[in-house]
Amino acid sequence: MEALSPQTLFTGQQIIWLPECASTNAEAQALILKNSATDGCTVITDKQTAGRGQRGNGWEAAPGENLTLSVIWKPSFLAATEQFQLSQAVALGVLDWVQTLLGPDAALRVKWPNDIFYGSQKLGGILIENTLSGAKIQYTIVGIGLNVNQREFGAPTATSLAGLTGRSYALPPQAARLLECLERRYLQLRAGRVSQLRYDYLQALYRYQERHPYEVGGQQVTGQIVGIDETGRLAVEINGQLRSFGLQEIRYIH
Ligand SMILES: O=C(O)CCCC[C@@H]1SC[C@@H]2NC(=O)N[C@@H]21
Repeated sequence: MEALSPQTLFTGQQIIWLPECASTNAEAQALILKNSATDGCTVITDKQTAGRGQRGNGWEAAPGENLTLSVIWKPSFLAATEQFQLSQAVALGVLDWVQTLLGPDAALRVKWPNDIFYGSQKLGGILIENTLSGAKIQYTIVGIGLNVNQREFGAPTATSLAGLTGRSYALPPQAARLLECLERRYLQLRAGRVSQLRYDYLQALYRYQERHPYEVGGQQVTGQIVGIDETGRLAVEINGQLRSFGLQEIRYIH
């Protein structure tokens, strides 16, 4: 795979900052449909009225307090079967950025497939939506919601950077830093450094090699995450048996 020089970073990438929209992922999708999406083009908003989350859930965030954005990439070098490599790169890019604010020893983890956790509290979520062209990925929309300055949450399982540090953060410079961190990991992926990304992802994986309760097929089981396969399925050892799960097939029990 080609090696990329730093000049290939998306410097000067198009950033569209909207006061309000339904969903930045939906806005990104509209740009793609109009053929106006450049590689690295980013939509950011202060307020989403119909934010989308994983598993068909919604995504809510206090207006003007958090980072809510979608980056469009054109990863035509990836086969459709390699979509999980994007998940890994994106989660690590977000983690790299959070680490610049909380320090390298902060208890940051990626909860499979790509929730950003501090301890057992969620700091942010990622929703990646891909458009395929035959067996290749044509466009990817990387939707990221990060709790930055919001202090109040409906559940104790969520937190924010401000909640953790007691500081508040100006959003535009943080958005720029986050995009840089994402680009760095994306370039790593483009340069074919897949094993490094995989290694870093497993190092950061929440509850990796620990025994915890999960819900599988409506039953509570105790299992130990032992790995992730090439397609991103979670490998869990349950009662001495190795089993593999997709996103809809297993739930974490807190
Ligand atoms: O944890 C999740 O369920 C994923 C949440 C992803 C939310 C982000 S906010 C920006 C982008 N636009 C959306 O509609 N969703 C993603």
